[in-house]
Amino acid sequence: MEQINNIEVVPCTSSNYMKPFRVHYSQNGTRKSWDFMRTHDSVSILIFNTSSHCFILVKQFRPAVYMCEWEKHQPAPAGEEAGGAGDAADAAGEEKASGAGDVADAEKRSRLPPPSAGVTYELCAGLVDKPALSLEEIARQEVLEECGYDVPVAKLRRITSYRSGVGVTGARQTMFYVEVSDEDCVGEGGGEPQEGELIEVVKVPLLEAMNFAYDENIPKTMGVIFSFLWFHSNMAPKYKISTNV
Ligand SMILES: Nc1ncnc2c1ncn2[C@@H]1O[C@H](COP(=O)(O)OP(=O)(O)O[C@H]2O[C@H](CO)[C@@H](O)[C@H](O)[C@H]2O)[C@@H](O)[C@H]1O
Ligand SMILES: [Mg+2]
Repeated sequence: MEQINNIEVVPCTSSNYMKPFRVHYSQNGTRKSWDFMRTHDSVSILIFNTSSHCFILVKQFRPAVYMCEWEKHQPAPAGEEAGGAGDAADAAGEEKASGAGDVADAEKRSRLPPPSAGVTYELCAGLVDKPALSLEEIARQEVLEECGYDVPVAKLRRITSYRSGVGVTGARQTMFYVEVSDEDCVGEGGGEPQEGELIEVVKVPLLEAMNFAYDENIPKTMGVIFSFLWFHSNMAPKYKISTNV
């Protein structure tokens, strides 16, 4: 599906997506500190297609996930920190001709995990980075851009909101549910190419959803698992689904 190479890891000195800080504070008289990251809040949407009785998910390459696997593939030379930027440059060098020959090239390539190691199944989701729009409006846009379904804002039902990462970011994610039909499908989705998004739309049949949720060989977010369970306790009766959850 993907081809990933030329990896280069550099320090992140400024970003539109996150800013690291350290806060010093006193808790019950004890002086403490904590490192945290400012990031955007987000929305995610559980989409159920009532024509085909399938959930509509997205599948995409996530660099942060890939890099966790990549670090595991790197040798840890004595005295050097494993997974440092130097190793990244080495791995990235695979396309430059290496005088040392094919053996060295092959060894470097073998240090790269397969691209599939960074691909995850997720709910359709997006960052809350447009102050003029409501959460529902942002969710509606993501459903259209990523999955190709045009639905009115009024059809979005808020499920709940929660903190998506309490250790480092503390950002809030708000989850919605929307029912779509094949008639609402106006495009292929796939994300905004200008933003570099490369998203595959995936259908998970309702009857396979619980096996999908608990299959650890299928890399996925917590949002997928939680929302499938939510559907089973709140929506399944409406669709007369008997489940063995
Ligand atoms: N760290 C980063 N570095 C570089 N470019 C970046 C970036 N983060 C976003 N971008 C850019 O911004 C675009 C916007 O993406 P979305 O608004 O769809 O959010 P995303 O789905 O990545 O995160 C949503 O889905 C994931 C998975 O559920 C949640 O973790 C998250 O909170 C939620 O907003 C990306 O395609 C990319 O171009
Ligand atoms: Mg997204």
